[in-house]
Amino acid sequence: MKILNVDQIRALDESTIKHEPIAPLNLMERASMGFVNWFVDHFPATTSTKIFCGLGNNGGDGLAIARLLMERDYPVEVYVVRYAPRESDDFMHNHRRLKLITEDVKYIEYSRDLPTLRHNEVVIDAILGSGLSRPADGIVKATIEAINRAPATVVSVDIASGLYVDQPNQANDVIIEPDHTVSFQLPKLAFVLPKNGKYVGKWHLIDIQLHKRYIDIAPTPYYYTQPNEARLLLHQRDRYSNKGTFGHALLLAGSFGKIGAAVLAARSCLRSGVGLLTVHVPQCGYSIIQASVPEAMCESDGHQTVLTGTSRVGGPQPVTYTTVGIGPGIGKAPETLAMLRDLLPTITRPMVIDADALNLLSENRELYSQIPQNSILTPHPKEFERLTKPWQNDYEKLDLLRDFAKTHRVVVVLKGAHSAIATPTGDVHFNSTGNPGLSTGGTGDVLTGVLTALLAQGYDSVEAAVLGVYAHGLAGDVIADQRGPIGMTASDVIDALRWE
Ligand SMILES: NC(=O)C1=CN([C@@H]2O[C@H](COP(=O)(O)OP(=O)(O)OC[C@H]3O[C@@H](n4cnc5c(N)ncnc54)[C@H](O)[C@@H]3O)[C@@H](O)[C@H]2O)[C@@H](O)CC1
Ligand SMILES: Nc1ncnc2c1ncn2[C@@H]1O[C@H](COP(=O)(O)OP(=O)(O)O)[C@@H](O)[C@H]1O
Ligand SMILES: [K+]
Repeated sequence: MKILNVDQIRALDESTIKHEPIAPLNLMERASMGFVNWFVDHFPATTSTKIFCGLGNNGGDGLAIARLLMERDYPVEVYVVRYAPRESDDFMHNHRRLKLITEDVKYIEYSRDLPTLRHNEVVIDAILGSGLSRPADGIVKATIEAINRAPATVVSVDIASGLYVDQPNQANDVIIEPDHTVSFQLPKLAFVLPKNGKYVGKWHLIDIQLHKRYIDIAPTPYYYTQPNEARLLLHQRDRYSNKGTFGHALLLAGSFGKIGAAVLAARSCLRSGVGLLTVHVPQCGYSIIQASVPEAMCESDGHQTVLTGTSRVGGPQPVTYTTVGIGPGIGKAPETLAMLRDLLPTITRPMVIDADALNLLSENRELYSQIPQNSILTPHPKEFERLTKPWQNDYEKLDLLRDFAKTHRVVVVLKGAHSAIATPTGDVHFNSTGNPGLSTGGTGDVLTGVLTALLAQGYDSVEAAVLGVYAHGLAGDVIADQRGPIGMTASDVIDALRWE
């Protein structure tokens, strides 16, 4: 699913109006009806509801929503925040329609006009939408602050008032902090950026049948992975396949005290369909791997506690493997760096690079040019900062991410809520699955195993990253549904992986 910028969103509305065709007012009615259908599914008709409307089309939505909820007998109070002398045409039209069914529309010009908000009420925020062009100030700012202070449940229409759709806010901007954002048709970039979490809440999309052809041809680097899109990436297995069909992966993982990382990556690699797996670990990990992952072959490093790349059989020969995954639990010993140095030039196919392998790269940036093209790098934000440089805000981080992927022709999975997968062509796919239960040690190692398995099976790197990250998050969601997110372990995630 595409994520469009604010100008494209406006053009999409206009394209819908022109091509469907539909009158702007009827499109607003459709959007408001969609919102109301969502609202009645979530809040009973006894819910005391206060709707705050601005003077633009977001406010117009708010007035239409007020009328539609009143028709359904919700106890609704309407407040218009009068911050400017002029209203939009569709606001005025909906204002007239609302006045036909109630005289009781209140106006907020000064702070003293603000109502008291209680915990058992719902506030609908329709003050400012995608037309935001400057920080909220004056009475708009006072209203937003009052809503944020209140114990009421807050639902924003389209986007929280004060939040920009696709550009950074300043640190002191005043922005609604909603429990829910109910938006239209497509996600907005602001919704998937971690620092905006409290300005978005849970977000929901309402299909208002905007012009499909416009969406199909609109250029954008930003995508949001939908379940059907992820499922389409899945390779079907040939009935006459054998284990050779699904590749032979080599995992280089573990060091003394962190052999668990190798175990997790190995298990998830097997659970993700690899044909054959060899795990190369320091000597201290040999028996552990053999006993805990019997399906994998194990190769013992020449060193007792860290990876050096040497072994009794001459060390790992990456050329003989379909794919190499490196990083979980390896530490940053000088011998391990030397191994990485030797290894990179010998690998010709895309590999997976994670954790301390990334940290070693960031401390030895001359190695960047040795990373095999189309490899998948899986940094969390701190690792990504080490690979690049600090950023001021999520938008700057996104630019760094796209630049890095393009410059080094790699796929970068920047992990976190809505993990961002940047491709060598500069596109970014935001993941839609996962939950805070995954914020626990070892889940990143599991992801490395998953991605290594997919590359071994012949998935293209971008497809492997999009599908693997989606499936990993979905496994977390399945567990959270069954027993809640707290206490989830990385091993649980491996068990919950499903490829169907
Ligand atoms: N165009 C359409 O066909 C549709 C639009 N919809 C709604 O329309 C909204 C966009 O409407 P608008 O473009 O009128 O935008 P807004 O409703 O966000 O209002 C923009 C107006 O507020 C002013 N403004 C911007 N920042 C301000 C600030 N900080 N303080 C005070 N005033 C400020 C602008 O100068 C402009 O006059 C969407 O968010 C959505 O809710 C929906 O009804 C769906 C259909
Ligand atoms: N709040 C969250 N929502 C969704 N996914 C999350 C969240 N927190 C962490 N994750 C996922 O969990 C994994 C954590 O990986 P990482 O930080 O490398 O942990 P570790 O190094 O302990 O294995 C990543 O895939 C990340 O996207
Ligand atoms: K709003």
